[in-house]
Amino acid sequence: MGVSEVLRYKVGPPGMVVTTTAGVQLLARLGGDTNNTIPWSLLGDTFSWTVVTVILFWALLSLWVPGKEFMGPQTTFGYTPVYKANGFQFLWVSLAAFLTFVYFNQNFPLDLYNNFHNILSSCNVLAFVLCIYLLVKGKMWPESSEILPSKPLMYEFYRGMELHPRILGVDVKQLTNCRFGLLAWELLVVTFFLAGWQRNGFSLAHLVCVILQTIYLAKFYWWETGYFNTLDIILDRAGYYICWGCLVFVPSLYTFSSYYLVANPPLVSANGSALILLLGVVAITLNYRVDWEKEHFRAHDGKCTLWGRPATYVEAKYTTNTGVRRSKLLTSGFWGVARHLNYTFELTLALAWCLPGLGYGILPFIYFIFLVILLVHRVFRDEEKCSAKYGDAWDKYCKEVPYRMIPGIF
Ligand SMILES: NC(=O)C1=CN([C@@H]2O[C@H](COP(=O)(O)OP(=O)(O)OC[C@H]3O[C@@H](n4cnc5c(N)ncnc54)[C@H](OP(=O)(O)O)[C@@H]3O)[C@@H](O)[C@H]2O)C=CC1
Ligand SMILES: CC(C)CCC[C@@H](C)[C@H]1CC[C@H]2C3=CC=C4C[C@@H](O)CC[C@]4(C)[C@H]3CC[C@]12C
Repeated sequence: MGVSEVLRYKVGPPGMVVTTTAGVQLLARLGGDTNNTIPWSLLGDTFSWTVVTVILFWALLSLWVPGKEFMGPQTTFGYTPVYKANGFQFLWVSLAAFLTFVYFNQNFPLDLYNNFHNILSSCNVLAFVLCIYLLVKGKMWPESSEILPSKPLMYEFYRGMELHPRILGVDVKQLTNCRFGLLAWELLVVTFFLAGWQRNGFSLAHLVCVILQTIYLAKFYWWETGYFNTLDIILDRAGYYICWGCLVFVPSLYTFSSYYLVANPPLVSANGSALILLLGVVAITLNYRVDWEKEHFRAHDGKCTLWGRPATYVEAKYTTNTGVRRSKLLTSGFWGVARHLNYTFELTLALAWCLPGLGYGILPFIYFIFLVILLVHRVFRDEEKCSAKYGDAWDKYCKEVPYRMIPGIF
């Protein structure tokens, strides 16, 4: 029995709306077909469990296959996490396999779109079960010798216990953040574009929305090993915040601008779409360039040129369990213009891929609004971390580069 037959078989009397959670109901109201029928229970929905299990197994497989290993930064308690460095290949193989599957199952995009709320319910259950396991594992069989002060159980569940837990031989955060959440993001936006095409006809603006997100995610996978140096990996523990975020929040909110366009076809003209594409490509390029300048600078230990001149920097020191270490804070190139210009370009890009929803009020821009809040908060979190790590050198850097995201303003 095909997916669509399974769905038809399971669908109850027309007009009967039984939602599993308030969030699911909200989602159906916000963007999708409000007359959609959701008659089956949370755990009895084979279709959504099948989709979630297939993506999860595929993600696990990508981390099991033999391939280059990558050592992440050592923690202050002396643990070095090990990752699989095959993200870029993983993305393209996954996308090719998915498109082949859709070619032979042409009802799939609309089926998935109509049952998206059930998929999210399954992801919710998965996140919950995983985080209970991570809590128990962190208390009973931790990976490292790190000693954490005891906190209330609910807090430990939310924040997580371990920085780098492994399950079935793979790093949990690489699995949830990079291989499940971001792959689901890519496959979902492609699915929503195809569903919109099947439902309303071809839309250039919707295609632009997908192309921008695909380039962005390809850029992420190209640089996946760089992600292992970021706050999410070195500071955030594998708990409900980050795991639920990647298993549920990324597939739902991060894809929302594309999801919304299925039931609300873009009103933007062909010229408008071309302009949006241009804005997005410029923003991705600049965002990549800012991240690249820092990587390049660090890889050459400051002995490099940026914008045609030798790089300038502030010398910094920090202390770990193994003694005092040195670092450099770049003050030229984009890092001399503002301290977080990569976030500014990231926001411009997010705005670009929300713009195809122009004319439908604030809802298509929900991801952009969320990202403004997330990134402004992240600026403060990151600077708190850097200030504690580098002390006076950080203050000196902030004097030399006084603005955070928008020169002259913030
Ligand atoms: N769409 C989304 O949800 C999000 C996307 N992103 C994107 O992910 C990418 C990475 O972002 P993220 O990890 O948050 O942050 P950054 O890439 O800005 O990294 C911040 C770290 O870089 C180091 N650093 C800071 N200033 C300097 C300097 N002047 N010279 C050298 N090193 C410096 C510090 O780490 P150290 O301790 O090594 O010195 C600091 O903690 C960006 O492109 C961002 O836009 C980020 C967050 C959310
Ligand atoms: C639950 C929510 C209120 C908070 C969401 C938590 C997480 C899902 C997200 C927090 C930081 C996000 C990311 C950081 C950096 C990234 C690099 C970029 O190139 C791709 C996206 C991402 C991996 C992004 C993914 C979601 C977060 C982990």
